[in-house]
Amino acid sequence: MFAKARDKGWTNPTAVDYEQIQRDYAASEWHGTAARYEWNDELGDVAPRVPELEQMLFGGEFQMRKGDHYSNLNIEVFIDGRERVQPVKEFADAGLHPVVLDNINLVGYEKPTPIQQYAIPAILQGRDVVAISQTGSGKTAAYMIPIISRLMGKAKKLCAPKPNTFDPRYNPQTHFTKAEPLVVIVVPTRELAIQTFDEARRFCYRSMLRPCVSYGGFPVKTSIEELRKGCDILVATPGRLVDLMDKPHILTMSRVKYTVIDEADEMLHMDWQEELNKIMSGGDTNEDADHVYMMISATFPKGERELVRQYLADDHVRLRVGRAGSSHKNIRQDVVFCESSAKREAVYDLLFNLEPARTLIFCNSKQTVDLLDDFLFNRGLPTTSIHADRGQQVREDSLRSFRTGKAPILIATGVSSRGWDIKDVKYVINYDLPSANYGGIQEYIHRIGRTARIGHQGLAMSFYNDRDEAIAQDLVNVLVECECTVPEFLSHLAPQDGVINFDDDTDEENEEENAGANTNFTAEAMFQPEPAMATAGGW
Ligand SMILES: Nc1ncnc2c1ncn2[C@@H]1O[C@H](COP(=O)(O)OP(=O)(O)OP(=O)(O)O)[C@@H](O)[C@H]1O
Repeated sequence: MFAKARDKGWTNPTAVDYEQIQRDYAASEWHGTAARYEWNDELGDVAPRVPELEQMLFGGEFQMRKGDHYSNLNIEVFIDGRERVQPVKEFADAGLHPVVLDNINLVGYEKPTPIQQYAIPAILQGRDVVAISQTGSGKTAAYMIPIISRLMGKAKKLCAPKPNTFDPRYNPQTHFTKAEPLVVIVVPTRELAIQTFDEARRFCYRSMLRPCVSYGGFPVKTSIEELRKGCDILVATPGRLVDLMDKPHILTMSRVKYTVIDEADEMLHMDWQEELNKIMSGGDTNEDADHVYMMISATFPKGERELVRQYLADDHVRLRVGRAGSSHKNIRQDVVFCESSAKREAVYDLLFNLEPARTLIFCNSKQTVDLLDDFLFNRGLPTTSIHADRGQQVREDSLRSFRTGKAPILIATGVSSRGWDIKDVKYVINYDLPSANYGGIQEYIHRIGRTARIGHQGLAMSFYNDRDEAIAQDLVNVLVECECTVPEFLSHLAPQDGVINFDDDTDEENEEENAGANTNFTAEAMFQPEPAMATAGGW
């Protein structure tokens, strides 16, 4: 059985001792302690390069590069707001700080993606923004580039003093400060916090801005040690952030100029309401008019979109690429009928029918993840797995094994996967389709969006059976919208006239909004360029 997997081209499975990993994990291995550009007070305005760090931040072979199929993606951008936003077609024309432009070059971005073409100028104008765009379309850089650029020129004036770690007399026991971030980025999962922190490390390279990350599972002591060296940009999960906000000697929010809520529809969910309220206006949060708020996601059900208004300024800009919650044509979506009892053998066969490549398999329960991991591993396949019951060290280790290709098959519960940006994920398999009560079609869109990112192509295969009826209509709508084949057993749900009825279409929302809006603004004035739709060029 092992030989069969080798003959097919799968690498050898590597046994993992979870307890050992937890015991042996050194403080230096926590991703939150990863190297970042450290500012030396002796420096003038132009900070020197640090080749080893540059290699570490930008030279990684596992860093994603734009694929060849970007033109298949939706480039219609809908803008809704009181003032005009002129898109930027080139990074060089956006008025960005020269060091940010250098960093964009180092990271290998040639042109802004559609959402970036509009979000960058809107954020540079200092507006509150809601940005909705498909998975893998560069939303992180869309907010990070303009924020960092705006702060970089004024960093000496705005940043809180921090200890000079280059001073030979520097002693972390006696030289420390409290964290006074200018930017707070809130993300719902630990792994996404780490990934967003990496992006911040890249764009803050050669600047005075020092990024930090804090998330559940990252030891509080180690996290505080990092914060005490100074923190201008804080990436955090909501629970950990709220805990830190209760420790004013560690963290103050009084300087915050930008609060970004990534995966905002998830964060606007009832489960997070207490945390979100506190983050948006609790503690000593800076409530001056210069505090800008942003909400970002690929999916944004109508109910959550309406809640946005509670938190953002009346004149906020709404940017949307395509339909909120849509997927795109670079993902081939297949749905096959499979009874629950046949799934294990079916997934095993599938892994032999596909060319070996990074594959993500989603299950709905931790127990199914564990059982499937054992089953495939014992048949010689290089699997690893991740779910919420695993210690944080084990979670980081599994994801690293998957990212580096040591274990190219990752089995996961869906909830943790939002936002993961992993190079060369070719296949996503929904061993279980998301249940309608737990994320439903939004969760489906996020799961399949782990493949075919930024102009690459990929395959999403889903096992369907009678238990999945609740999601069937939404699933068929997405298949039709993305021009994928609707399987025979679901064909009765396909629209006869080809017109799909998405019941949370944004245009309806606009009508309501316009009806209740300040009469100074006509419907036309709220949409630009006329008629409400612009086309982002150059991709
Ligand atoms: N202008 C660009 N050119 C090339 N690559 C880019 C560009 N902007 C972003 N990327 C890369 O595209 C990948 C996807 O970006 P990102 O993770 O921000 O997507 P996203 O829209 O937030 O997706 P999701 O909704 O799944 O979180 C990243 O690897 C990022 O580095």
